[in-house]
Amino acid sequence: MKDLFPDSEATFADSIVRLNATNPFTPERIACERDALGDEFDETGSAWNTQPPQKALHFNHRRLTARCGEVIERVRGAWSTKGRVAERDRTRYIEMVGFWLYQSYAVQFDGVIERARQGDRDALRPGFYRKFRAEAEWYFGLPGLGDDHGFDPDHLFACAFQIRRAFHHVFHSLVGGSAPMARLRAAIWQSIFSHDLSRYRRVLFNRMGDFATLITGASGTGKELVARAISFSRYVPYNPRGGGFSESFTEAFYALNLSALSPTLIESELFGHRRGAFTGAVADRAGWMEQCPATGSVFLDEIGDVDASIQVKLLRVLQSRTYQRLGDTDSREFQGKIIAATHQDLVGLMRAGRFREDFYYRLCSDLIHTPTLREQLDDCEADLGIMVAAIASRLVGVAESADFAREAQRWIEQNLGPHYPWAGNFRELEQCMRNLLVRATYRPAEAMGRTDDWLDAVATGGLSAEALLTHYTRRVFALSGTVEEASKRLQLDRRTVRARLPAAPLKRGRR
Ligand SMILES: Nc1ncnc2c1ncn2[C@@H]1O[C@H](COP(=O)(O)OP(=O)(O)OP(=O)(O)O)[C@@H](O)[C@H]1O
Repeated sequence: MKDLFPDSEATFADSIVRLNATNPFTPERIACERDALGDEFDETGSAWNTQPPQKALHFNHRRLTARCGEVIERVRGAWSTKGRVAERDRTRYIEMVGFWLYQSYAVQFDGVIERARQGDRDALRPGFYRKFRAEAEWYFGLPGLGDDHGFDPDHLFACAFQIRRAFHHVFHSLVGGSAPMARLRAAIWQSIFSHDLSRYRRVLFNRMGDFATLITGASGTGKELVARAISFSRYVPYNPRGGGFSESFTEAFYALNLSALSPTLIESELFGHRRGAFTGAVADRAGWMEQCPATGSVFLDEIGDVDASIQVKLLRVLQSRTYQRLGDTDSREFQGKIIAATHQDLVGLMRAGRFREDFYYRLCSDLIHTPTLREQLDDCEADLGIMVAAIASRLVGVAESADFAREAQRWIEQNLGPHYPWAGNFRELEQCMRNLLVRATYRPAEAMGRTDDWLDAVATGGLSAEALLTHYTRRVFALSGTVEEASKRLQLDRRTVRARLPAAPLKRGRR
């Protein structure tokens, strides 16, 4: 068997193999691109994976794609007519063609995503499919490559579209370029594609729905956004003779907040009911488990609050995919994926006997944790400006956003300071900006409503003087952002202020 890749091309091909296997949201991915391109690598703006996708292909990707195109064309010409190709060369060729196909159509897929998001269903039957198919057949229709599912052009088309959708949804939802945010994006990617993209393409693509995803993190850190990004990036098959991409990827997300509803209502919403199952059930009704297609997801928010009887029923869905409508004896099958979220400590709840152990272990086969806003800003101060700009354009439109973002950022810097804890996370930042827009000021106490039990205790005379001073010191520190400023406001010396703060803010205050 002769070598299909001379040394210089083999090195390049091996770096593409490595690159394909590297999570695109990690810094290692950029290092792979640097290795592959050597002197041709352009450092300017090279960290494309911390920014939303651009309209044109990134310079480094254009170079990589062109080089792959030259190599695969040559290797195809030299391919053994009997299919006798060394395993290593086979892998190199397959990975390079995969990379080349995906990059060559990335910008056109972006157009499909944009149009589909605006409700244009025709976009889901893209005209460039024929050319994609012809090219996939040209490069993969070689002796010895086999005709397993991995090379089916329709499947490759669906995978390429899915990868592009994943980029869009991850960036569209989650603003920020800090290391904790990069880790979150990388975790979302794994949740969608697993850690091995080529195994995913071969066998996992239609099995990821079998693994529930559990998202944990403080309130307001974007858990629902993560759930949406995962759901909207699920595999959707392509059917060239039918309607193209069979379901619109923007529709199949069914979210239910479990803390807001009674157990009967939760059951009825999720599983549906038969007429007469309870007072008010005047007709048969299909629940969300029934309505959700194989490509969709049911999102169970605040899973830590769910009643034990429903935990048992959900466990059954996770184990056997079956459930019954309320008041019915027929078993039905759930086709989609379960995504759950909580801000609570489920392990603690489990130890306290309030959360079933078997349910917990079934839920956490894929665990994602969302970082707090403070963790992100501690890593990358500049993110505040990026987030403020993103919220400003949502609130006042792109044309007016720059001025308002500047005003808001100045106000935050002057009044809250660089170490403000942002206890309500991104949601609090949004609220702060809405207040600034309407009233030109923001009073953080309003965002802390739920943590203000101590104020109720003050009203009823139920707090000791010591506890009152501690709570008040912490409140003033939250408002002022630094120990120095808090001690001025409180007219106390800095040591006394520090002694009343919890360990984490203390560290921030000292810097
Ligand atoms: N990283 C982020 N980038 C952009 N927007 C964000 C981000 N994180 C949160 N948001 C926004 O903050 C608000 C709260 O997000 P979301 O509801 O997803 O939080 P959550 O963690 O599910 O909160 P809860 O636990 O209270 O349900 C939403 O308006 C969301 O759009």
